Amino acid sequence: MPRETTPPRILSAFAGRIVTAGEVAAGHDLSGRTAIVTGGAGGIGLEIARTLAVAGATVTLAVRSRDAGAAAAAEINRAVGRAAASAAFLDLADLATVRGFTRIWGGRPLDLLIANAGVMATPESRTAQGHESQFGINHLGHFQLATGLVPALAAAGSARVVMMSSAGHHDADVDLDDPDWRRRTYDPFLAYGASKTANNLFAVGFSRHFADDGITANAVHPGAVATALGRHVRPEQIADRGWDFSTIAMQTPEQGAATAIWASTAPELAGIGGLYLEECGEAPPWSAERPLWGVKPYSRDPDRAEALWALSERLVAG
Ligand SMILES: NC(=O)c1ccc[n+]([C@@H]2O[C@H](COP(=O)([O-])OP(=O)(O)OC[C@H]3O[C@@H](n4cnc5c(N)ncnc54)[C@H](O)[C@@H]3O)[C@@H](O)[C@H]2O)c1
Repeated sequence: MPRETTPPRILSAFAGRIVTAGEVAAGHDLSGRTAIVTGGAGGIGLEIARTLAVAGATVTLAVRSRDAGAAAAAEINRAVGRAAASAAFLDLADLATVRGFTRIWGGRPLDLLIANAGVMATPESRTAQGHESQFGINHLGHFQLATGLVPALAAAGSARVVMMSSAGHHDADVDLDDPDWRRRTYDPFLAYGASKTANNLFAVGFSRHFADDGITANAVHPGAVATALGRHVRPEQIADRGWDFSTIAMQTPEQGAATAIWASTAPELAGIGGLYLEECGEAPPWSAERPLWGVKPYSRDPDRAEALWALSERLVAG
């Protein structure tokens, strides 16, 4: 009888270290490759877009603010000395705009889709189609976008999707019976956690559905990064929960972009999807000894990934 073995975790030479996206991209030539970065006008997304452009890729910033997108693209183009970046309108809170984006993109080959845009701990609110905002923007909008771009991803021959997830997924599984928080008292942090669990499950489901098309998806926790993501969080909410973030060393956006760049470029991840990555390596299972790291098993469960897939198909169909 062959002995059952656990395959070794996939770790890069950068694993466990704080490195910048530029260091991870060094030596990778992305000339001729195309990439879409959602939320690419600021924060971690801008650094991912900039790094891909510096490495030679042509990058579309898929953004809610046309002005911010145009300014970010111009900044990248000045830095790389060529027309590497452009901006296109996309509001993940309105699935009609997502469909408009994928229609305009058509079947042009797409090598990389970085599903980076996100909101955190928003006050209770709804998307244009009536979904809870964090589930709607972080998960459903990206579900519609990525599935709508499958012809383009398949046309690239070997394409990668990167879901910007979060250690916030530790806080909550997706409630498949009440994903939009209609039957429960809304909790902004648990809703964020559930939306990030949905990102992890999406990476599992998407990789399974489109493996034959040469497309893989992995989820990435970028670390704790100094950006404007916490704009909705009030100090009393932190105090009420007894959280203390004062000892956490925040990374720069250039550092926060590193694992997404590794997920986009690493030869060791070729053909591999459905993983949850952090610190430029495959994360270990979550453990109480290292509570801010690791992956919760419910967020990688293939059966739950399938159930969420079926639910998401129904929800985006309206
Ligand atoms: N900053 C962190 O510490 C941290 C930690 C874990 C995970 N993340 C994840 O990293 C990703 C990037 O976050 P960030 O820290 O750069 O924050 P950020 O707020 O700077 O960037 C988020 C981006 O998403 C865009 N966005 C929001 N709603 C949108 C919508 N409806 N349509 C299109 N774009 C929309 C925003 O315009 C912005 O550009 C998010 O998915 C976040 O959950 C961040």
